[in-house]
Amino acid sequence: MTHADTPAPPIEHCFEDRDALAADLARTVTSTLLDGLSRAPRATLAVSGGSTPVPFFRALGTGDLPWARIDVTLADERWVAPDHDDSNERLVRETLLGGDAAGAGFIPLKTSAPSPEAGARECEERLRGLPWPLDAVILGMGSDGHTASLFPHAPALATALDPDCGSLCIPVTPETAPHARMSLTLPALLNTHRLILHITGADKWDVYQQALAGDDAFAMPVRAVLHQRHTPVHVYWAP
Ligand SMILES: O=C1O[C@H](COP(=O)(O)O)[C@@H](O)[C@H](O)[C@H]1O
Repeated sequence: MTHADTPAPPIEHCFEDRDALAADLARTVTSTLLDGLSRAPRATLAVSGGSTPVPFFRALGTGDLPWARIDVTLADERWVAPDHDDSNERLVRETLLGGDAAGAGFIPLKTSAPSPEAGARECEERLRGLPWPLDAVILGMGSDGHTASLFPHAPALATALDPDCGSLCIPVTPETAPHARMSLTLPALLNTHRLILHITGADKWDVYQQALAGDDAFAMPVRAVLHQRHTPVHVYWAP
């Protein structure tokens, strides 16, 4: 790796507690979306699921934004019904979009097809209808080093991490987690004005340090986000 190829280190934002993180991240994303709206009629935000983003979703959803001009989509989705307990769509609708933000557009990554493979074309078309680059992408990270639904050693991973894969989304069947998934690919996740990795807890900080210290993205796919030169990545962490 030459000096010119060396990725910039992630920009770290550390907080005393999760509420302080959620409030600050909500302010940053609000300002990023307003910047987007100063350039274009609509702004787009891609968010992750799981447990980490809930306080952030509640903080952002009560923020002062013209929600009718904002579209929200997902970094990844589990292939379950939209009212299933494990649905990322359900989580976003009940938290982020549960109050003032109910007027936002929502672009789901789950279709009525029986599998992500069967639904991939429709998802791809939905995503191609968005204005790229997206304004902001908020990623989470699992304790196995997955991000979005890019799971360690998943058969689809080589394609998903290929900058030239030509797809915005890809079906993934994790070997180590429940549910088949639809995930944005790495080039789609990086195609944003603001890229944020949101993690909490001492265990996730250790996983993040482990990811920074190595370069095998097939073992820890979050490394593909952390060790790239395309888009600066901001890491938000609280204990
Ligand atoms: O399965 C998933 O896990 C990650 C991390 O979730 P967390 O519960 O540890 O916060 C999440 O970012 C992803 O969107 C989700 O589908």
